[in-house]
Amino acid sequence: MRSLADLEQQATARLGGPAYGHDALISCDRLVRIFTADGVEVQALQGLDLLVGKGELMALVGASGSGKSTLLNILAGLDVPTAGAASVDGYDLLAMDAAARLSYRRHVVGFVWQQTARNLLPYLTAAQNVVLPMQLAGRGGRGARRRYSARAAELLDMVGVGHCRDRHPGQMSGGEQQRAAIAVALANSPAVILADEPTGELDSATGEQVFASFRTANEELGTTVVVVTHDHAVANSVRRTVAIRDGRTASEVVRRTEVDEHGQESVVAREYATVDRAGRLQLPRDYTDALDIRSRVLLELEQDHIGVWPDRPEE
Ligand SMILES: Nc1ncnc2c1ncn2[C@@H]1O[C@H](COP(=O)(O)OP(=O)(O)OP(=O)(O)O)[C@@H](O)[C@H]1O
Repeated sequence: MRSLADLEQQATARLGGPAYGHDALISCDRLVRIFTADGVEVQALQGLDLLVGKGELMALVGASGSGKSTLLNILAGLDVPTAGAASVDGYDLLAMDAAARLSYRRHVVGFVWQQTARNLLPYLTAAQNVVLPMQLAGRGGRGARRRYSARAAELLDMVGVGHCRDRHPGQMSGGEQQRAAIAVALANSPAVILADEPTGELDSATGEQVFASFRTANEELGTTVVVVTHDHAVANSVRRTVAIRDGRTASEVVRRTEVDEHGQESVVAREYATVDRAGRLQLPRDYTDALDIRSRVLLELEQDHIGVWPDRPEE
């Protein structure tokens, strides 16, 4: 059994280890975003830490106003944090100049928004919508047109809407439009796709089909996918769901498939509380309510766990 001295030694040794997030595709370190509107400050992100591995398909959930869209806009390169550090695929999101930001948005990230109309240009066909980002990225050269249109057809087929190739968005259902939007987001082979409530305007069956297209992109192309969602079906079908509360990551659910001795597969979900870089931990509200925990708790370091007790007056 390890002694407390051993544990302390281990903790000290860790201080000299690799930097936080060194092997993550997305790394947010104590991210802060403060908005000022009419002289009033809103702290949308209050020291948020998040790491996302290359090739992950994960969901972000949280109450309205908890900071999910603010985070996604920062990761999309559309907004800049007030403080902290954030990087995606080696790009430092606080230090990019205008040219780097444009290149980042064209080549590193793809987005899918909730409003179907925001994702596609109405006067272009689905295939033309997919070709557009490739043209804008401007690699061009001989045979580019044929190459672009072949890639557009391939991507539309992959997400299951090859039949909509020559249709305008107005001639497609909401689900078909969102799937075409995924093909548009994939056009320049981004490292990551960010999606803000992509199934929010769809019924549940259509939402499932759209989510299946994200999964296909993730599995077939290895694209990392981060989806902000209120949709329980989506949140429950990914390996990792991170919950944001009051501008910080609060907890996460990790799911893995287990096979029993009869070969029967089942998904086991475990919920973890996040410990941030400053050592802060948010206790779930139902736990603090159940034990009437208010301003402080008693802590005790044991060999393999930390005891947390409500602060009761001494008898
Ligand atoms: N441009 C802005 N100016 C001022 N305040 C803002 C701005 N954008 C967001 N906020 C505020 O920041 C906080 C976080 O907002 P955000 O949109 O990130 O939350 P959310 O978790 O995405 O919510 P929802 O699920 O409703 O979309 C909210 O209090 C919001 O009012």
